[in-house]
Amino acid sequence: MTRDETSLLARVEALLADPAHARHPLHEALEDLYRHHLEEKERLERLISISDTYQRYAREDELSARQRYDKALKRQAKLSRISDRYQQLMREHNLALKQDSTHDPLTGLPNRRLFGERLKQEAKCAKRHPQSYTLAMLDIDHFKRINDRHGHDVGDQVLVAIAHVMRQELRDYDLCARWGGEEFLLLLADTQLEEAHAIVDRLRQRLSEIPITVGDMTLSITASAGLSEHRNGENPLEETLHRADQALLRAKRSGRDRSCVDLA
Ligand SMILES: Nc1nc2c(ncn2[C@@H]2O[C@H](COP(=O)(O)OP(=O)(O)OP(=O)(O)O)[C@@H](O)[C@H]2O)c(=O)[nH]1
Repeated sequence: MTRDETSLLARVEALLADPAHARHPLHEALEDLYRHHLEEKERLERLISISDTYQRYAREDELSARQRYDKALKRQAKLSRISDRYQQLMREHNLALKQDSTHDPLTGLPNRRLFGERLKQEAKCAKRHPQSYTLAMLDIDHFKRINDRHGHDVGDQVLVAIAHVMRQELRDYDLCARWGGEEFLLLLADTQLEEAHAIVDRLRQRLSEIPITVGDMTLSITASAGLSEHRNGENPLEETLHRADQALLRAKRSGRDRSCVDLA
């Protein structure tokens, strides 16, 4: 309320309270006007108060809505990070599972399953571009003696060293799998028997040069191998492999440390 208004109201109140003006013809009308003014003033103050309260709540609501929004954003970002990490873990887990299911844990070489898959691919390719490949079954000679004389751990180390040499010596498009204990199966892609024979003999030579140190002794190993070239229409995992096995048997029977080819 301004000072003018306050003093005007004070003057009116004084006039109305003065008994000398009680019977004045304007007394009643002035009194009505005075009360009406007071009521209007009160109503206006109430409205202002309601409006202030409303604005305060609106500001608070806006603030808390913004805080809720920020909080939700942060939670969303956190969930995205967790989800990304989870997906990354799943990818790593799946890769590890795939690696475990297709590779030998000791040597890291492909296992039978991967070899079988690769042979199927080879068969598909052969339909489009007929080409020859050779299978070679390679077996370490008298491996049991190494285990018996020097222990299983030394045997394991020899297997790991053999796998290392295989990886070094073979071409990228060949495949060497650990087929069993000390048996390895080689797929020599796009290679006929004669060439494969030379490759396998070079590989056997490298294997015999692996220095195996046990205490102050140095041992060496030899290997025998049997080879067969895949024939058109032949089931590789049954017929071709069987012929390679037979050739390996001949290599073992005729004194080991050699390779035999299947010519049947
Ligand atoms: N250290 C080790 N030895 C293994 C593993 N798998 C198989 N062996 C051993 O390999 C040996 C294979 O022995 P045999 O099948 O008699 O063959 P070999 O002594 O190599 O004789 P030939 O093949 O006839 O020359 C066994 O003593 C098995 O215990 C392995 O993962 N680690």
